[in-house]
Amino acid sequence: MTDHDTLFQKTQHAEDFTFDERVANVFDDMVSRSVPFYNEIQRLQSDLIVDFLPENSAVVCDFGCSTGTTLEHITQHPKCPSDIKLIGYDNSEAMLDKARAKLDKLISAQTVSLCIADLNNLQDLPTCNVAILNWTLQFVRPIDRESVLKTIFNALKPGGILLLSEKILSSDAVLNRLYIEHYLQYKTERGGYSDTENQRKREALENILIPYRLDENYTLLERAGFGRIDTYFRWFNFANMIAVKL
Ligand SMILES: C[S@@+](CC[C@H](N)C(=O)[O-])C[C@H]1O[C@@H](n2cnc3c(N)ncnc32)[C@H](O)[C@@H]1O
Ligand SMILES: O=C(O)C(=O)C[C@]1(C(=O)O)C=C[C@H](O)C=C1
Repeated sequence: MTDHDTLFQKTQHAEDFTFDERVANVFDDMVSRSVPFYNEIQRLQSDLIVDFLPENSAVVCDFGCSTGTTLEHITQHPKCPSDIKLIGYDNSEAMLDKARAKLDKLISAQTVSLCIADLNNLQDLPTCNVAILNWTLQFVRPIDRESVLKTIFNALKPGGILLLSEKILSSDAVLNRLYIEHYLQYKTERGGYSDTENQRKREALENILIPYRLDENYTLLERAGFGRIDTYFRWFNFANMIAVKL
């Protein structure tokens, strides 16, 4: 069970956001209160993912898997093939510890494996049908994003997909400000965070989470080689994209 997120109630001074043990301990609570429609997105993703899995020998890689929530959701889908292999990658040992606890049965059954790995240095990736990057590319330095996507593109089988979820900016400054205001209001009213907590987290994420516009993400995906790119879900400053390796 994850603890209730009170991280930014306690923080006294501005510190950069990191996925350390303190964040890992509260992450499931934090993410479900901070990403609008988080659970619904997990459901939509599992539906889309099984559409692209072969009956036999399906492989799914989740980059920035955190506590393993997405991997667990996929295995619970009624159409998930029984011999599927899922691999979760993350560069935070604290997050992977939580994932190990959540997925212990699936790990023992060799359905799931977890790897400590930095997205900037992905090596020996298996050939996969589906790759997932949920709210993770936004933490990679902009200069490195294209090469991360190329590495993932190269690991995918033709006909395979990448699901890319990101916090995004609007190209229109007025709308962008409005979306952010509505997001902060959402976190207060629905997430139960105070204005102070929101402000502190915003400062902690500055220069750490660097959002791109939707069109910039599309360009990155195209440059990496993907075709048939679409946004299957959007909520103000959050977007969920699908990209196919044709
Ligand atoms: C917002 S969380 C992702 C949430 C998760 N995908 C989900 O759906 O619940 C971002 C994750 O990416 C990981 N991460 C950030 N930068 C990374 C990097 N360079 N390489 C690998 N993992 C990274 C963090 O440790 C964290 O677990
Ligand atoms: O709380 C925010 O402002 C967020 O941006 C949420 C967000 C993300 O979108 O990646 C950032 C950090 C993690 O707590 C999980 C989600």
